[in-house]
Amino acid sequence: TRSTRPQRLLGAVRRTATRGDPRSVVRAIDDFCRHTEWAMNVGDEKGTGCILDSVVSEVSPATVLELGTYCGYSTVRIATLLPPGAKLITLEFNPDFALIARQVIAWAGLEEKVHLVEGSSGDLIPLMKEKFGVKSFDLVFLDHWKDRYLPDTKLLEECGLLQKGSVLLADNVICPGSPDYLEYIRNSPKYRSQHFKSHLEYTKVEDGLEKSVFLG
Ligand SMILES: O=C(c1ccccc1)c1ccc(O)c(O)c1[N+](=O)[O-]
Ligand SMILES: [Mg+2]
Repeated sequence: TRSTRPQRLLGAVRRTATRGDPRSVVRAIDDFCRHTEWAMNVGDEKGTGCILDSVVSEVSPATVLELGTYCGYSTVRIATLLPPGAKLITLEFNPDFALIARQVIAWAGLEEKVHLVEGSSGDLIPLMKEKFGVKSFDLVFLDHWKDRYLPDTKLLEECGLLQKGSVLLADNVICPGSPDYLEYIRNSPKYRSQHFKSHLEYTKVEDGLEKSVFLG
């Protein structure tokens, strides 16, 4: 049977990236997606350009939650920039994506920093404290189903997983878009938000990320 896109992306990583070299894994996926086959990775413009990399470096988080692993591209991007001892928990609902992502993360040599958990964010977020020993998240990267951004943000608040200064960074707030999330986060007194205009990965379509600091 025909391979899947994530399988072809993993093949490109194995063929062109150096084991244990996260930057070469990121470059291999960007090249594959730009020249061979588009895939929904946050990409090099929203990634390197400045935003994702600069927010991670600026926050220098000890605990990160990523919602939506897909093939592990942003997982590798973020994990490479984490300070020693920092942990990234990434949640993926789709078992096929999770299987590929584990292999991409392993190829980058980042297994120690990353804990990939399969399941739905709605089910797993309430378990973060008791099962994963998380007190709160310094950074949350929202990149999963766009209609889950708002309910999961409210769930993070209710579960006491955000503290003063916690940063939420949401991909695709313009395309495909998450209008209810934007409406909530921009009008809530509990957050200070900033929009970073960009483009849908590997295209010229308007997109952007929304960075929101939890004020407690
Ligand atoms: O939803 C899509 C999508 C919708 C339709 C077709 C392909 C992808 C998408 C597009 C760009 C993204 O950066 C992204 O994270 C997603 N996603 O699924 O989470
Ligand atoms: Mg995205």
